[in-house]
Amino acid sequence: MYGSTFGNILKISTWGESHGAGIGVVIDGCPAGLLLSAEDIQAYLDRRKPGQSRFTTQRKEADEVEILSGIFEGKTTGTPISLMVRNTDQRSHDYSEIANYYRPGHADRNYDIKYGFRDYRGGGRSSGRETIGRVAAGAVAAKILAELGVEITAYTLSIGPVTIDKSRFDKEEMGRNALYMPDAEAAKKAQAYLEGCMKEKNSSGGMVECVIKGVPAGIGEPAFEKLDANLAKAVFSIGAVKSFEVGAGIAAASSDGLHNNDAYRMDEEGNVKKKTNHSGGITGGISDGAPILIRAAFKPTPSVAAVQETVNRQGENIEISIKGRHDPIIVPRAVVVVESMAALVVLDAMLGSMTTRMDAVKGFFKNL
Ligand SMILES: Cc1cc2nc3c(=O)[nH]c(=O)nc-3n(C[C@H](O)[C@H](O)[C@H](O)COP(=O)(O)O)c2cc1C
Ligand SMILES: C=C(O[C@@H]1CC(C(=O)O)=C[C@@H](OP(=O)(O)O)[C@H]1O)C(=O)O
Repeated sequence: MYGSTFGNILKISTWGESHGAGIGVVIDGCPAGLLLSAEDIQAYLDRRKPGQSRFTTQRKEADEVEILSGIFEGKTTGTPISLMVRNTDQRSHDYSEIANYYRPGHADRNYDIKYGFRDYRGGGRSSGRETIGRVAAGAVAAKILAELGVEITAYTLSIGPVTIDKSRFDKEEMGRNALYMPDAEAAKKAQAYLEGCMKEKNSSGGMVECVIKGVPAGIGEPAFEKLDANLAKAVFSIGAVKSFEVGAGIAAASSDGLHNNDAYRMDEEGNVKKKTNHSGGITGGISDGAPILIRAAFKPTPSVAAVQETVNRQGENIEISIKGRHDPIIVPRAVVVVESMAALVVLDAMLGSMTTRMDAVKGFFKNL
């Protein structure tokens, strides 16, 4: 099985299963000399961990990070950084039935087809718990990006039929409600909607939006390393993501050239500015200096407790009611996962851009 490593210069390899001993990440390519503490990483993991509210899985995990390597006297040494979180509340017996049937919407059947057998305790490697490694690595990338003047903010854009009203956007509100929604009124409506889903032992989908500010123009490469293409792959690799958009996204398909183009104008200081940002800060795979705007749609959590039709490994039609502790909505916990994947892609692209021109390359060696 390959596919657990991501990135070009800053590479991450995530490892671990939902009901194994632990989950983690190895980060290769982090520059030496970055001040980095367990608290920096924990702050990100705490935004992702289960049990944060009644709208998340009730599995009780502290998700406490252990730093195994790569940091000495509070600073990165440049060697691989290995981070791990131990699993402590697996309750694998809830999954003994799942061993013999396939949950609709989950990866069970495809893992069996592909590998011949699977770790059926929880989602195994396909569990949302795999995202712990991404978030731990994302915290490191975000810390480097902050020193380069790049700020990334993700939030819940919608849950079921409830979408935030951007005119009421309040960043502080995200920390006040359980759904990471930057609009108090929308959060209230979304909570009521979720209560209804939960009463029916059902789940909801929703969308995450992410804004990346401070990325200089010129980041990203043509063809196969386009910045938007790499963001798409990064975000699509998160479990349950079913669509990715940049800028106007899907709406561009029903627009026309005159409205969709972002007109260039000179500002009073003699800089080129765009009147609009339908491109979402990226054209030709290269950043243009405007905020980068991406969105991801998450499907409703597949493991629901209501009765569903499926088949078992003996090829019989059966009806099931799934046990286990599942998220009634994935989106609020996925906000920081999207933010982390965006941080990893943007940092990797910025590090890659250091080789773009001779003067930059010569400047680097002159300063050594
Ligand atoms: C943060 C996070 C939490 C998740 N929580 C659950 C969950 O509690 N129950 C569940 O069945 N799926 C959950 N999922 C979704 C499944 O992992 C995912 O749907 C499954 O691996 C199948 O992959 P696909 O939906 O990308 O095709 C979660 C995903 C993420 C990213
Ligand atoms: C515990 C977490 O979420 C889990 C994500 C998940 C899944 O199938 O994705 C299924 C549930 O856990 P298990 O693997 O035990 O069935 C969730 O509780 C977590 O993300 O930390």
